[in-house]
Amino acid sequence: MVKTSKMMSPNSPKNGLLKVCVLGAGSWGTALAAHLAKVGHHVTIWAYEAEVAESINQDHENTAFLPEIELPQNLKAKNDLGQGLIDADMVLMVMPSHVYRTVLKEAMPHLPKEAPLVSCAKGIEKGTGFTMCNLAKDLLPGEHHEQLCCLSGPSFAREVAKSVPTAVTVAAVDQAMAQRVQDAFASPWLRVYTSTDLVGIELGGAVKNPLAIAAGMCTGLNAGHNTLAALITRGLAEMTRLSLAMGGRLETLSGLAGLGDLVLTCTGELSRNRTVGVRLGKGESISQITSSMRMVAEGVHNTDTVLDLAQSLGVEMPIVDAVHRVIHSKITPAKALEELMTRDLKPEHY
Ligand SMILES: NC(=O)c1ccc[n+]([C@@H]2O[C@H](COP(=O)([O-])OP(=O)(O)OC[C@H]3O[C@@H](n4cnc5c(N)ncnc54)[C@H](O)[C@@H]3O)[C@@H](O)[C@H]2O)c1
Ligand SMILES: O=P(O)(O)OC[C@H](O)CO
Repeated sequence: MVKTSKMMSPNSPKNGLLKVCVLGAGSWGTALAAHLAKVGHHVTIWAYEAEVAESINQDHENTAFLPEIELPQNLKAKNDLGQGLIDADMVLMVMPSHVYRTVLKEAMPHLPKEAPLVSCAKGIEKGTGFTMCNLAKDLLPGEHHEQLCCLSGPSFAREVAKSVPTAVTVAAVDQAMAQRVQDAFASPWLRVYTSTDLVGIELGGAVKNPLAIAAGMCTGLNAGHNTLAALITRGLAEMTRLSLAMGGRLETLSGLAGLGDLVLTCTGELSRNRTVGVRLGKGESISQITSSMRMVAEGVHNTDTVLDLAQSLGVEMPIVDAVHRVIHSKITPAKALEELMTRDLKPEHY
């Protein structure tokens, strides 16, 4: 049973309790909002769907996106985007990448100055190739740019909502800004590290999505543990190549937001992306799969956006390319695996 009382600890917020606004009441926004409310912050969550706001306020449950988790009584939901943002000390942006720009544009006039603006989504924008923080930089006036942070790492929403011990990383160009977010989130069940490699942290979270689909396909095809270990390792090499080309740091990708999230989503049954891959591997079509899901598997769209970005930078990503061709029904999962196994032989490097 999830405890809903305020819990203070040696790791409780050093800078006091904050007024927090969470944009997006999908499973991740709801889990993060519940976590912050349990820590003791005053949290308002904005839900796109009126019935989701109602379900959180009346039943203390998000039946649409995080069912069967009791939410803290002090978590308040709104369906009006401006309301929760007024005077917020910290804003979380937890919209899926395909609606991120639209929602942020609507929120823009209400955004607080100086408060951390924490991006928690994992994707690349279609058409621009922007990470979510670069999208925000493109949209928001310069005065907001130093407020931008990214929180990422191996973190299934359902487990965070159940206070399962979890570790994540928060990145900002300014270390002090990242530390403010670290202090606000830290608890005995959520350990938060900081980083100043914003692009590396964002790239890890975005690229693991198509790789988790690939891992799921291997499982759906009944390939073995050897195959999965090879996929994770060579997937990490692809992720590292792209991140370095974007200016990310090598060590970031062996951390929580790189290898950590890759291992979680390539092996964990709670991963939506991996589930899409398993079903593809078992022979279902992508339209059959997506039409049966209300939640978003970012990899379905982000396979194309990650590949476009890689191609624009001249970075080779054979696994992501194979997933792209399966999603677009150009090859079968079995053929994709065969092609990856019979590529030109070469030395091992990233
Ligand atoms: N769920 C997780 O475990 C988890 C963990 C870490 C990061 N993330 C990332 O968080 C982001 C949000 O994903 P999620 O899992 O919370 O979402 P979700 O799949 O649980 O829910 C979909 C969300 O999209 C919103 N939505 C749908 N259409 C919309 C529209 N037209 N305008 C505005 N909002 C709309 C819904 O209201 C809902 O909040 C993604 O980038 C995801 O990769 C998710
Ligand atoms: O369910 P997935 O595949 O979107 O993964 C959720 C989180 O990103 C895991 O860290």
